[in-house]
Amino acid sequence: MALIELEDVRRSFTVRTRTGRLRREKREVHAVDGLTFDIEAGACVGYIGPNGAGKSTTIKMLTGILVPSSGQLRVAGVDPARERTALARRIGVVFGQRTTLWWDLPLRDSYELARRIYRIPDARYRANLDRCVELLELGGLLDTPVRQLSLGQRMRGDLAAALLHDPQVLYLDEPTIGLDVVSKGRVREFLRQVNREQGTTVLLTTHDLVDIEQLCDRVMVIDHGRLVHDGDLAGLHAVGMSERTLVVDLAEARPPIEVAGARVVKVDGPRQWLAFPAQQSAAPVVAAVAERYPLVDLSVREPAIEDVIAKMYARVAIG
Ligand SMILES: Nc1ncnc2c1ncn2[C@@H]1O[C@H](COP(=O)(O)OP(=O)(O)OP(=O)(O)O)[C@@H](O)[C@H]1O
Repeated sequence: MALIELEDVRRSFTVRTRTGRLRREKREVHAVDGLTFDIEAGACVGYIGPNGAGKSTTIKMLTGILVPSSGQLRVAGVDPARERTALARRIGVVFGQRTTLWWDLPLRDSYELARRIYRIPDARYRANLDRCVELLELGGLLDTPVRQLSLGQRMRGDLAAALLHDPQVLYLDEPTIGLDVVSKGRVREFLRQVNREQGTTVLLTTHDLVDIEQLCDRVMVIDHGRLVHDGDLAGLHAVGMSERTLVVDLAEARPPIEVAGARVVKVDGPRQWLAFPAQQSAAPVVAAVAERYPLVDLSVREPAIEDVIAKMYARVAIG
């Protein structure tokens, strides 16, 4: 069953730009330009694209904040802009850059407010809160005012707030932005549980391809308001021929090393950068380097979403 349905959805904005000292010109920006897609109940879908591609505009229409200029849109059986109250009970929203929690209140009070706003029955509220507190390790933080929480703690607090009313759909906008590696891991693990065990449908906007790799079985790429890819991440990497980079710190400076399946793209003293196809595991390349050269440290860098999309276009232009 499709839980989110879009049929030729468009949204334009009229912007006025200055063209001279006194002259202003009206221009139409097609932020979303004919989107058609379905998302099945229980799916976890990545929604990515370069800056200004139309992601936020899409999410705003899906949450009923913006009305489409034209087209049909349904979320969990309702028209978002017309039935905002009914929709609010069925969706949860988390913005990585903003909080929905009350800044000066302890976490516990924000949750209590959510309980009243959504009229969550007591037993359900208690069960959901207990589960979130346990999985997100919020136990010691419930009485702390939100402004005193670290970014990672606040994000975990926001996730719990978005899920107390058992939404069918969870929209996440950059949920791991600015978090350290450990906090990112915790947030991803929690989201995986929410999606796989609770069956919550997740739509995730992110600039971090690792979020997509670890959580989503489908990724949609939007650019200039249009869908330019809909498939799995490996498919996206394959179309874009994108590459990940293994950065190795050798015990000593050397000329470019030779490793099967990867090529050295940069050398700086004992540090070398090796590119390899993004859809392949880093493990064989790491093993091949470690077998032949003494290593001090290593890390893997994901391609930037902008690069993947640029390569995808270059490929289409050549092909
Ligand atoms: N309220 C508005 N008024 C005028 N133009 C707008 C408005 N909202 C968005 N736009 C324009 O619509 C286009 C799409 O913007 P949108 O915020 O949806 O992109 P995005 O993919 O979310 O970008 P980012 O990754 O930077 O958040 C951009 O050209 C933007 O300038």
